Amino acid sequence: MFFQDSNPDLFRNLNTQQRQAVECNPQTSALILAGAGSGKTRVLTTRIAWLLQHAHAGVHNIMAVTFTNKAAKEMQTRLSAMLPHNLRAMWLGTFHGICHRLLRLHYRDANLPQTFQILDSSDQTAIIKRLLKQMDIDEKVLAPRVLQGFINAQKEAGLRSGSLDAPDPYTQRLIRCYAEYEQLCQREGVVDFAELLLRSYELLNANATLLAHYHSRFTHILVDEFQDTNNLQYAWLKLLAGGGAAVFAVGDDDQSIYRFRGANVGNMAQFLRDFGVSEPIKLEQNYRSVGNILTAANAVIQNNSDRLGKNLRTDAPDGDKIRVFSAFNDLVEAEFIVSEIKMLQREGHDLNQIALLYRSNAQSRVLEQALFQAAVPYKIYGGLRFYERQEVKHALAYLRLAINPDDDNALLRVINFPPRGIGTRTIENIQAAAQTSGTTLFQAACTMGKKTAPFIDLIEQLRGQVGVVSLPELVQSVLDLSGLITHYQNQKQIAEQERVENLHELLNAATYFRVEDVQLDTLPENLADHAALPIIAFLSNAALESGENQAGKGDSAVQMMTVHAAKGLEFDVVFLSGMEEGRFPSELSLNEAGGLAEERRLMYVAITRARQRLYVSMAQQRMLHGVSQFGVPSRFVDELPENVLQHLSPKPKSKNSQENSHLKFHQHAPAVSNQELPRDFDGFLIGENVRHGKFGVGVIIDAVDGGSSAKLTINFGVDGIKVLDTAFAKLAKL
Ligand SMILES: Nc1ncnc2c1ncn2[C@@H]1O[C@H](COP(=O)(O)OP(=O)(O)OP(=O)(O)O)[C@@H](O)[C@H]1O
Ligand SMILES: [Mg+2]
Repeated sequence: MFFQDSNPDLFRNLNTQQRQAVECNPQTSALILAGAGSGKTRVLTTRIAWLLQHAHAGVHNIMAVTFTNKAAKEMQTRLSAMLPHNLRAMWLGTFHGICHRLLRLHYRDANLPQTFQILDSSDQTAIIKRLLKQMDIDEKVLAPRVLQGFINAQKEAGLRSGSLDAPDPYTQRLIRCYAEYEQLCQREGVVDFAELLLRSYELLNANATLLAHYHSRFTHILVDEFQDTNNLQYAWLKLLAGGGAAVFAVGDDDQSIYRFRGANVGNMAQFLRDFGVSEPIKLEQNYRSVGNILTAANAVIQNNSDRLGKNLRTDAPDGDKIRVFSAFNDLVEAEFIVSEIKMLQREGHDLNQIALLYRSNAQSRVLEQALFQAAVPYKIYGGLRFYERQEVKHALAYLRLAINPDDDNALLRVINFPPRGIGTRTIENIQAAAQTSGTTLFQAACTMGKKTAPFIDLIEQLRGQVGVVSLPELVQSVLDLSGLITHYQNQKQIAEQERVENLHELLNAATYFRVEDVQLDTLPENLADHAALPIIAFLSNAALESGENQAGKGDSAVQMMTVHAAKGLEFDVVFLSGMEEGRFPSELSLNEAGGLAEERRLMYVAITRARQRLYVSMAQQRMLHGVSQFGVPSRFVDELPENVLQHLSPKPKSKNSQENSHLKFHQHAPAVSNQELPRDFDGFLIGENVRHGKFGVGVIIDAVDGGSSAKLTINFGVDGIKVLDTAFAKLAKL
């Protein structure tokens, strides 16, 4: 075959450093260590194309691990555009997706039933609650969340209950619960997320023939976002690459944001040792963001110590300044964001290129509401995903029972939902009977007589349809026969009507679903003629799906997600909302060693998602858990260099300012024009920052005039809220 020495098309958009990275020795491993937007993902993708084009590897020799399904799909699209190859034989997906695939292929060796199901984290919580009840342990004594965290942490450390030991009774009990949990999952044929990894690690580790097969198959393994691999993922990678595969890892230590879930940046240094890499390759030019945004990102991350040290520069112009807006409360903040989005829309921006980021999912609701009222389409990634909604999960539970009635979790979810007169007492009887006879709940329920008979009949009826009718027909049967739709229809509240719509949407999803489309986590040939294949594929997809295939796919919509979920992505315009101390950085992080540094990396990730324009906004007052709370601006906002900022709200008066006017609106302030202009109280403004000798910096949240002085209510953060009289208290404006 004839290949040009270097394909000009492939390299047209790469700089010299990037080209060197793509073309580095195909036989050996490499680590690309570089900052945000420097083209790591692009280099990784081009490396795959280069390997294929130069016949260093065939399609089936390549495994590429990405951080999200969305990223995997994007990579596949790009590769398809670059190459004439059929890419189906390439394994491209997330760690979880790839492990899932391995377990499906080798379910017998992995000691799993062919129809094993994946537990998402709320399924796991449900199982754990059930387990605690069975073991007669009060949730107040051992919180399900604690046990869940313990189990997942053990699995991520590669530890089974049998290998654990502890001197103290508390840990001993955790270990006992873990052991019970393992048995329960095994009995019911369900697998949690951490188990996907651990089980496939053990599968390969215990099976020399299988491992040899994959060693000879995967000669090239490429890993994106390497800084966020945890110890188990790293061990898995090492095992799989142990036959001499060349591993091409790309990452950025400044973007390591999953330490709380066990990610270990130390894996980068370990990688250099384990894979015989002498020197990481660096990329130093940022192609994503305009100068001001990059300056801001660099300034923020510089406040962290213990960095591996990278330079990042850009040839791009300075571009827009970063727009900072401090709103009176969360509603005003949301209104501001929406009015800016509408303006951007009028200017011709594509909504898909506008991202709305927040530190935690709970912050999305107010924003959603404002967008909804303004009829601006939006899409949420992660968090409130479609398949996590209660009614959808109910329907899926029926589907799960249709292919496997022994799925106890699914059974408990719907045995009395919609209500059919099977009370707690009966359910407890079923559980007791199951425990005594060592059977599953369904088997026990079959012996319970009249009470449970209609439910058993229903499940049998659905089972009878598996393999006989199509997937959408089966979903339709579930909706009709279970009574779910009727149940929700009979409730007159709006929320319930939305549930009916969601159930209809599930039917749409089933209708559009094609097994062939589950490319990433595809179900291998050995399941091909299994009658339940489409259903298993559909359920697996629902569990692994991170919301990317939600309704409205393809429509242009504002992209809403947490900063964590935005990793690796980029948008023309980014709104970073809720920038208050205690929110971002989060309150919890402040009490943990290294917590603040991790939050700062998260801030770095957030800033570097923006290509052209970045908004940073905060609310002085916010509704949380039904009560209004006051906040001070995040320290990360203070870390942004003043010369790249444009304040859209009244900037707090500087100490030296002699001006009488307290309001300094900068030129561009379309959204604040209809805000009520605040008045002053003895020279102080509500919302202004002040410093007090004893309590430090606070924000004025309320004030009353007292003639010659004023009483100010000031939120000093950790020091609490104080009421101070300006006649006595020494307050300095910032
Ligand atoms: N040599 C180049 N010329 C022009 N554009 C480039 C070049 N290299 C990368 N880009 C573009 O710059 C942007 C950032 O690239 P990419 O997403 O690969 O960076 P990254 O290092 O993976 O970022 P992150 O750390 O956020 O994951 C993309 O839009 C990419 O297409
Ligand atoms: Mg990337």
